[in-house]
Amino acid sequence: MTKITSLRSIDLRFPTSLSLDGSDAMNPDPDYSAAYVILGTESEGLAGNELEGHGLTFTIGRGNEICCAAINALTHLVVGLDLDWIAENPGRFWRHITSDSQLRWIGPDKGAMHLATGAVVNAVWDLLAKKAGKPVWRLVAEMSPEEIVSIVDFRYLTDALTPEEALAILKKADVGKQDRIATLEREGYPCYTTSAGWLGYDDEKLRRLCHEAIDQGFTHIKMKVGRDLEDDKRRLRIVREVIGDERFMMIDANQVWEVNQAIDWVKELQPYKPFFIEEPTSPDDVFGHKKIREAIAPVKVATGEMCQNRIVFKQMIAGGAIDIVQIDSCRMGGLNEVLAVLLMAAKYNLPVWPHAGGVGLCEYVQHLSMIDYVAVSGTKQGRVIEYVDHLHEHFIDPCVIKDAAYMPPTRPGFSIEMKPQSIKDYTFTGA
Ligand SMILES: C[C@H](O)[C@@H](O)CC(=O)C(=O)O
Ligand SMILES: [Mg+2]
Repeated sequence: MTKITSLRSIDLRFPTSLSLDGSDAMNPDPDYSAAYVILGTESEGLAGNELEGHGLTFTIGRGNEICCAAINALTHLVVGLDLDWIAENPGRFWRHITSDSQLRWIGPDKGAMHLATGAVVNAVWDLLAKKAGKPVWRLVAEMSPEEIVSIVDFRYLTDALTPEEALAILKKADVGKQDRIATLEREGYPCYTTSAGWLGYDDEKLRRLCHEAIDQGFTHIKMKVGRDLEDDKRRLRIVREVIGDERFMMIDANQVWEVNQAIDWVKELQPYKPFFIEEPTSPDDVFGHKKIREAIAPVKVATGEMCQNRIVFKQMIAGGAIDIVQIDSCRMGGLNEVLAVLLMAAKYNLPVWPHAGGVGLCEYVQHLSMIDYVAVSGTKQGRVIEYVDHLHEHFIDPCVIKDAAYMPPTRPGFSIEMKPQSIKDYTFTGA
């Protein structure tokens, strides 16, 4: 028996705004930050060698302390739980942690409480995987279809996806799993880069980074847009000059536009052949996304990094509002809720391209796409994971990119544990 005996949150902030890494039209000066959580455990017969579960949720600086407070508020729901009880029915655990009747009032399923849920739930998955001696992707991907269904809480989803439909999707994908694991180990999972495209970078740096991206084998590059139309045209022209017509360029407006403005702006950028526009408007505006999508085809619409929960995703996916599903690992309530979205995307035949622009997000999302490939959609076709080349040096098990593909993690856990020295150096003191 392994019991969770403690929960500790830590406010970590990295000064990325100094170099404008991560900058976009809505967020010009992000300091990539993590509301970090460590779960302590005690196991029979393991005194002095207890497992720790690590997790984080991502913010861009101010407000990180609010997420830490929200993580602390979950203590009574987590401390005292037995890992076997969680593993027996992970969906029951998820319902338990999201159903505190008083905390729910300041959600439900949204805002700082839900970000905190993501951190804690993923820390529990880190523990489960460490206990099983497997990386999270392999732990979940190798489960039976019935076990995977038990991870999801289907509350508010059954009009679009029932447990029976989910089981059928998983049973179909159960065939050929071992071959896909072997493929993953050989080839990895392809990724695209956003590292060249931050809005704060000047033209010379943009050009140089696009050249470097091509040299590294990237075939997809994402650019930030939306601050100034003439700037966008000039920057996209540079990118097309460097990457040619055969590679993909995607654009991301980070929610700055009105719906009609998004349609007009994207049409102006259409000569540069963007593959998709990401977050053209408010992440809550399902009808707005649908209207944009219908108006700008063949340019596709992508969203999800600020989609607050599976219920909004349900509307985006089942309502025909988006072409590409951009799950985030810790904006929703962690792996359990992400799995619900992977299953809905599979049912409605939409590709999942996870969001990873942040600290630790690349480390997290590689596991999610690998689960999707091996156990849910069964394909990597037409899908790439985002990659940003920042802050990986702080992780004990950083993601490994080879020929523009994420190589599958082999170390037990969720790859999210940070080095003790980094935790010490970047703990925010308020100064
Ligand atoms: C503030 C973040 O860097 C954001 O720009 C990331 C993002 O939108 C993405 O990676 O996509
Ligand atoms: Mg984005």
